[in-house]
Amino acid sequence: MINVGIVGSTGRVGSLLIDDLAVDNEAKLSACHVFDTLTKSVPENTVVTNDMKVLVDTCDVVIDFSAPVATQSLLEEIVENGGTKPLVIATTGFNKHQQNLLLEASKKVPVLYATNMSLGVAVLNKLVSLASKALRDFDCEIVEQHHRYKVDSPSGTALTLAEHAARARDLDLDAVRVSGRDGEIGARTKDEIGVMSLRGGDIVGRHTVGLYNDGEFIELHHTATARNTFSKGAIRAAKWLVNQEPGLYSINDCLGL
Ligand SMILES: NC(=O)C1=CN([C@@H]2O[C@H](COP(=O)(O)OP(=O)(O)OC[C@H]3O[C@@H](n4cnc5c(N)ncnc54)[C@H](OP(=O)(O)O)[C@@H]3O)[C@@H](O)[C@H]2O)C=CC1
Ligand SMILES: O=C(O)C1=N[C@H](C(=O)O)C[C@H](O)C1
Repeated sequence: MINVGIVGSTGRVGSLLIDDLAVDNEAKLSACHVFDTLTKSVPENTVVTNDMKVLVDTCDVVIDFSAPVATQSLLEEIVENGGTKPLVIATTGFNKHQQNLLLEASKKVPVLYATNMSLGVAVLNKLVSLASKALRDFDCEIVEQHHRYKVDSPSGTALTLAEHAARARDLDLDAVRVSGRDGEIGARTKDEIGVMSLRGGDIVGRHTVGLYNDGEFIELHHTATARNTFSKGAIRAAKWLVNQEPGLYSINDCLGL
């Protein structure tokens, strides 16, 4: 049995992880990190702690669906305090410092970072690379839609999709990304990649990558209709990651894509 520790255990996805692990045959919950209290019931003997060191010490692998500052303290536990457990990181919205910490942690332990744990989005990333390159003259625009509670924008998934689109055209995403248009800003430039966000209701997650030209366009859509797509994907990733060497892995590595 693989013992899993959760960071973000009181959250929307974290609480689904608890449910999924309760019925899994190969992995079980061993520890939950909380900031305050955990109201959800967990198996007897589960360690519930606000101490990252205790969390890391009482599991075989950590799954993190939390907030950038919380992930930061998890990464610091590995980089600065010698924690040794593999990390599945699903949190989005990191700043440069947090991205660097993730890289540093991956030199010490196996780290799988994926802005989207679904199989569908893993394949969509591939399709976007292919389409963006083959349709080099088409305008690329990405729209993401999420529930009203999402705090980061654009979504991590949309940024990853945009990264694939840009890289396929040898472009630097930071130089060509446009997230928001308002006022008399002029016509669209050839290389720009639009990444726009919509927030409302209970939308689990929808991403559309459009490639538009005169006379034709393609739109590639992915819709997550159930949030446990992400928790189940993360558990699949954790089972794979415990057998890997230190390094930074993507969801595609885990899925063999
Ligand atoms: N890669 C993927 O496939 C997916 C990634 N995500 C990402 O996972 C993250 C969590 O999503 P979701 O479960 O919807 O979010 P929630 O807001 O429901 O949960 C966030 C969790 O993080 C905890 N938390 C950690 N640190 C802090 C802090 N400093 N301040 C406040 N809360 C903190 C919260 O604890 P407390 O309750 O005590 O405040 C809570 O348990 C997001 O970054 C989201 O984008 C989401 C879905 C899929
Ligand atoms: O916050 C969410 O809900 C989600 N976040 C991830 C992201 O930012 O891409 C993945 C998924 O779309 C749901």
